[in-house]
Amino acid sequence: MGDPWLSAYDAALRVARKAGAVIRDAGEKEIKVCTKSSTVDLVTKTDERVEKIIIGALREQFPDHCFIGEESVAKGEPCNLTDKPTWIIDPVDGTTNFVHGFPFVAVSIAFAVNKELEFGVVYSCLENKMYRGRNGKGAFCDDEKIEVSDVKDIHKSIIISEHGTDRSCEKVEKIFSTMKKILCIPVHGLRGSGTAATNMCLVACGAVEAFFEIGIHCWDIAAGAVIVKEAGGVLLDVNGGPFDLMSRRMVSANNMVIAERIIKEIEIFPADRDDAPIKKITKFCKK
Ligand SMILES: O=P(O)(O)O[C@H]1[C@H](O)[C@@H](O)[C@H](O)[C@@H](O)[C@@H]1O
Ligand SMILES: [Mg+2]
Repeated sequence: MGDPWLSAYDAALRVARKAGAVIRDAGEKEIKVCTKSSTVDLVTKTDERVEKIIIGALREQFPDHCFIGEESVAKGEPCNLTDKPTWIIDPVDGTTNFVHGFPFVAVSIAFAVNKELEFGVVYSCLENKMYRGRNGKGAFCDDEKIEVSDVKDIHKSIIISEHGTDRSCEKVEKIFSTMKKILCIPVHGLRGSGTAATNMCLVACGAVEAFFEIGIHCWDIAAGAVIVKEAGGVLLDVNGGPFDLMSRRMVSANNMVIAERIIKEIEIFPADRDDAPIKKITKFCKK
């Protein structure tokens, strides 16, 4: 049987590094900012250009594979995970950070077959850190094996999350009420890097104990999910059920004790599934 997806994994590493160099270079120049689902859901030419570079390179090598890319879906392409070999790509995770020069921007590339995630690559390109994980073969940051933290006492944990780009009062209320309850457990601290993929790699390398978010997309978390699992962590739905890649919500943690304690505090609000009927997002660019 050999290692059927090794060439795909190598291709992912290569194109992630190339994409990271394009992002770094673009960050040195003037960045034209547009918006998508809200006035704070930013997208730039670099997001779109980098996604074209990644999908172009992978499609050339694997013409019969399927692709789910953040910016392709925003333009109306379907977001359906089938049994076919499928790449799940966020070309620039942390676009707001990229626009502001805040130093956490990641290229996130995952690969699934029969709806099972085979491997994930998260290249934190401003830190020049390549996080990677393959099914059953461990998780690494560059060449160093990484493992989740062994903390079981929630009072000795750092929890990482994001507030997303939906600024409706009802959702903001629930997000901050959840964060307040977690903070007052108390935990050692709350953090947010601004990119879900990076947050999950911080769980995987033991820098924080758990990441949760409602409102993320499959492309934000698919690669990080493999890396967390391969680093010995756990993945769950925010209601304690099984992790569902397309549900737009998740908890990733170093162990079940921490995960279940966090889940108790999460105030759940609805988010349309990624595989719900296509909703083309209208991009708006100020002149
Ligand atoms: O930067 P992108 O790829 O758009 O993803 C982020 C998303 O925009 C934010 O709303 C989420 O809170 C982050 O977790 C995503 O990484
Ligand atoms: Mg993105």
